[in-house]
Amino acid sequence: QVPTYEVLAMAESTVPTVTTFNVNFDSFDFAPRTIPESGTILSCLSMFEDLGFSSRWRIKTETLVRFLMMVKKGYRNPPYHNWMHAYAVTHFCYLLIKNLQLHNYLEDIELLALFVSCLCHDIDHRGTTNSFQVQSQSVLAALYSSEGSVMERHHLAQSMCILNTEGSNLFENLSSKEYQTVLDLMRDIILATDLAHHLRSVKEQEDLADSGNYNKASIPNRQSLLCLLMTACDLSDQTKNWHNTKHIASLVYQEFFSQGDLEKALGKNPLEMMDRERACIPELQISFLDNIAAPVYKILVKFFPEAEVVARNVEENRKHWVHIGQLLKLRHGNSTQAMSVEQ
Ligand SMILES: Cc1nc2ccc(C(=O)N[C@]34C[C@H]5C[C@H](C[C@H](C5)C3)C4)cc2n2c(-c3ccccc3Cl)nnc12
Ligand SMILES: [Mg+2]
Ligand SMILES: [Zn+2]
Repeated sequence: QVPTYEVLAMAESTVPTVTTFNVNFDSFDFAPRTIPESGTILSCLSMFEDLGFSSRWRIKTETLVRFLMMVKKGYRNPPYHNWMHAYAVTHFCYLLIKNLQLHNYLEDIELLALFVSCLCHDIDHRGTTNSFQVQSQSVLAALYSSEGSVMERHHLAQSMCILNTEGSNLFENLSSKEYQTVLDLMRDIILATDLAHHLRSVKEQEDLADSGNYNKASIPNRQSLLCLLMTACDLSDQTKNWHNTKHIASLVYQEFFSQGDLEKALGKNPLEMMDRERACIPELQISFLDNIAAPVYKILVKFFPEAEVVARNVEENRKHWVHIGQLLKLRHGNSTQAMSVEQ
């Protein structure tokens, strides 16, 4: 049956407020995946409204609804890289804008570009990595492998198609200069979601945070911060409670192991993290947190001390993985057999 808030919205023909969904909706501790998929489009509508984007950029509600439905439909249904991932990433961006006074660091149009990029950043993902595109000589690799970031270039291309479709162009009322700017920003931001790109840029982001010399007038400073914030959104499932984090790990490794199975079938040797025979999830997750996720939130907190809670949650989740790793060692000796994630 149609959830109450949809009936409510139709009756009042208004967009429900964000707190219609949950009083904690704008708290860093809120887990967006608790919103049912049936309520996510309305929830995105209310976030646009609440952030003042609809009025600031004169976005018609019907255009916004069409855009959101096209984007949601543009996602496939692999275990992890599906619409609910995009929704969770977008919700974290909403939290950043609501809680960190980002307008003191970034231009309004950059906040719009970041938020829309979160919605679109993984569109049409097939649940396989960039290296798998190249290995399997996929159509996407043929199109984009010479420039790298194969999947990210595809996500960008799909997003541009939706924006170029009559009736779903979110930016139809922007000036031509603003229009060009927001598309250029979406390109930089979506390409920045390639973790290999992130690993090449994170040192610069850390130096900028450590220098204390962030300058809103500096375009390179703003670009660096935008890329950090996008990665922080993309990995934000790691900043929620353990139940959420554990569930996400099982989704990510379902994807990874399916790719590993495909690679074996193609006669290739998968990375250990893709190989269900060799992977030890707790170990792999501890190194993912140590080498990739935790540093992102530590740098975020250097820029915005009020975001301290998210970095603490990542540390908390690391402790759970250490505990699970010890349990597995006790129970199964030191065998490196792939283990299901303990409940
Ligand atoms: C929980 C969790 N674990 C994850 C474990 C590992 C990796 C991962 O790509 N590792 C690397 C490790 C080296 C250097 C680069 C390129 C490749 C070789 C592969 C990165 C990602 C993980 N990840 C993501 C995620 C974020 C952005 C894109 C894709 C994904 Cl899957 N979102 N959540 C998770
Ligand atoms: Mg991606
Ligand atoms: Zn993503």
